Amino acid sequence: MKTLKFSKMHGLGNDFMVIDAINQQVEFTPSKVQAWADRHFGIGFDQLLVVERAQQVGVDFRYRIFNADGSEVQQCGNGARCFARFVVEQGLTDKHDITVETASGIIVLYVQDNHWVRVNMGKPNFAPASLPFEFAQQQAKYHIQVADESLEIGAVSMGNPHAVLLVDDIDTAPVALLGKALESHPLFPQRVNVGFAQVIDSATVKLRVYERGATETLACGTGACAAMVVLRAWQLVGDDVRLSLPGGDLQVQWDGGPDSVVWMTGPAEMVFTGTIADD
Ligand SMILES: N[C@@H](CCC[C@H](N)C(=O)O)C(=O)O
Repeated sequence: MKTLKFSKMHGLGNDFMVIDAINQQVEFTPSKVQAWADRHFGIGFDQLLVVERAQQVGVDFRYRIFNADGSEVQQCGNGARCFARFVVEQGLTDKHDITVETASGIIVLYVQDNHWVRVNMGKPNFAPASLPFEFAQQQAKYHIQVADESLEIGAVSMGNPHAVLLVDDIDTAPVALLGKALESHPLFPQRVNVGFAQVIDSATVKLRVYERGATETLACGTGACAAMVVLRAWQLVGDDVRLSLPGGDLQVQWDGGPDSVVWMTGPAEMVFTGTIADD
């Protein structure tokens, strides 16, 4: 029987199965990923992270991301931090500044002494085509009809697509209802992650995210970056914001400049390692 070694990790409760595909031969199919992701019959996770050799010269690694529903996606902020801690702890690198190819480009990760990781998440892209989002013109706010409600949303790509809306009370926000309806709204042909944000003050935001392909998670790193840049563009927050998610806090910085990148800092935790049959 062929077996596969894996690690179970999380970033603020957004949990991952992480596989070293440099030293192991693995093939991925949507049904295999769904079976591993199952919380009753499998390992259970929001996303699968796969560590591979870089394809470009001068880049340290490549990492691929699969949602629990088996779909392969472009970016994952909490996953990026766990990926960085994984490659350091598995001895795959002795660097603490790590470059990695993702499906949406190269990002840079800095592993800090306390196991926190600071990530250069690149520039946000507000062009509707970048999500894609079927609006001809880029706007600060879009009005769309969702589940019999007219909603005002922001839309941005952080490498992956995000819609962001304001709520008065994060605890009673209809995250499951509107998240599900927006995730597969026809204006988002590749579906979308949906962030519900309550602004506490210019440096503090409460956030819940209904993730494409994974339903509501305890935290979403790209979702935190997306919410911060949309709220910064709406002039509701400053350049340095703490985002409080159900699983804990992330710090996100962006100064709003056209060439400015987004910085995200937060923890990455190892839970356990194991082996699973892979026939
Ligand atoms: N949990 C992630 C995002 C994972 C991918 C997302 N669900 C998508 O489909 O784009 C994060 O921390 O950013």
